[in-house]
Amino acid sequence: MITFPSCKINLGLRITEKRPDGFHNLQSCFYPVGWGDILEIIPANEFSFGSSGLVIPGDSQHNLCVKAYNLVKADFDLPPVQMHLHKVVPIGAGLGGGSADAAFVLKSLNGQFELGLSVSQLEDYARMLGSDCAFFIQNRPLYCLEKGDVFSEISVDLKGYYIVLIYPNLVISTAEAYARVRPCQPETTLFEQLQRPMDTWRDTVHNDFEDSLFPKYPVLPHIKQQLYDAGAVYASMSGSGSTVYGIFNAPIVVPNQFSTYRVWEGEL
Ligand SMILES: C[C@@](CO)(OP(=O)(O)O)[C@H](O)COP(=O)(O)OP(=O)(O)OC[C@H]1O[C@@H](n2ccc(N)nc2=O)[C@H](O)[C@@H]1O
Ligand SMILES: Nc1ncnc2c1ncn2[C@@H]1O[C@H](COP(=O)(O)OP(=O)(O)O)[C@@H](O)[C@H]1O
Repeated sequence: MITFPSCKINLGLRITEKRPDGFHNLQSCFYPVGWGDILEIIPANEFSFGSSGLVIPGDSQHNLCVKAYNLVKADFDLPPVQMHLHKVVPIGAGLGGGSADAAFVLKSLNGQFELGLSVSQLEDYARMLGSDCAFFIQNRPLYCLEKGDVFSEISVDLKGYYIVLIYPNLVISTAEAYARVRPCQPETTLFEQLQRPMDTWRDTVHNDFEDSLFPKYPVLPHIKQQLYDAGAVYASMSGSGSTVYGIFNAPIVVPNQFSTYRVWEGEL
């Protein structure tokens, strides 16, 4: 079976408090974007995992795809499979690409081997693999709370808008990004801010990671400004970076100054 694990952007990201378990509670809207990897899983005589495309740091036993398979195998009599991942989405980019791969492995195994797992059971497995992994089980716009793995409905529909993602070849560790943040409770919830028209978001919808990462990596605010200069209705860093995105009313000619970066553009 072949599937196409995609990625997400964060429409706003407020980090509200540090939890006793060391993680942080947050408010964010995760929104799916079509930039994706290619994942093939087929039955085989023995288990194997291979990858092509972008090089994934670490050995394959630590790949989230393998972890997802092993997690399910601990509870079900799964046959061996041959798994191949063609990696396209940049790594450590704030796009949740690795989490998407893991979630799609769970969904693919559930479908192929008729495990009968419900959406909520799949989300429980995904939560064990990473904070933003559970989102990719439903893979639709959701308002995310707590560690980013508790969901509620939000009516944000960006159909008809165009998005440009700029990855400036800069790997930012999620753990390091969280360690630099000072959590605080916002006066107005992100939920309320996102209900207002998109042309208000520039002044209201904020990614808290920008406060500590923009001074350290000046390329990031520079890209954000260039996206606004190119006509973006809203621009922001995604997650813990380093991808910066702009949302536009219509397709644009991506400015030349981004030619050394990895760029993806498409319809939302
Ligand atoms: C920041 C966000 C925002 O959407 O996305 P990315 O930028 O990574 O895509 C997510 O919270 C990333 O989720 P994910 O990448 O799954 O993180 P995990 O593997 O669970 O955790 C990596 C590390 O980040 C920190 N962490 C993560 C999530 C959270 N709510 N609080 C935290 O403090 C912890 O130090 C943890 O050890
Ligand atoms: N299949 C995978 N794809 C990407 N990264 C993976 C994968 N499996 C494990 N990882 C590890 O996860 C981390 C980055 O995860 P990723 O989801 O790409 O970043 P981010 O959460 O910033 O978008 C890296 O340390 C990487 O080695």
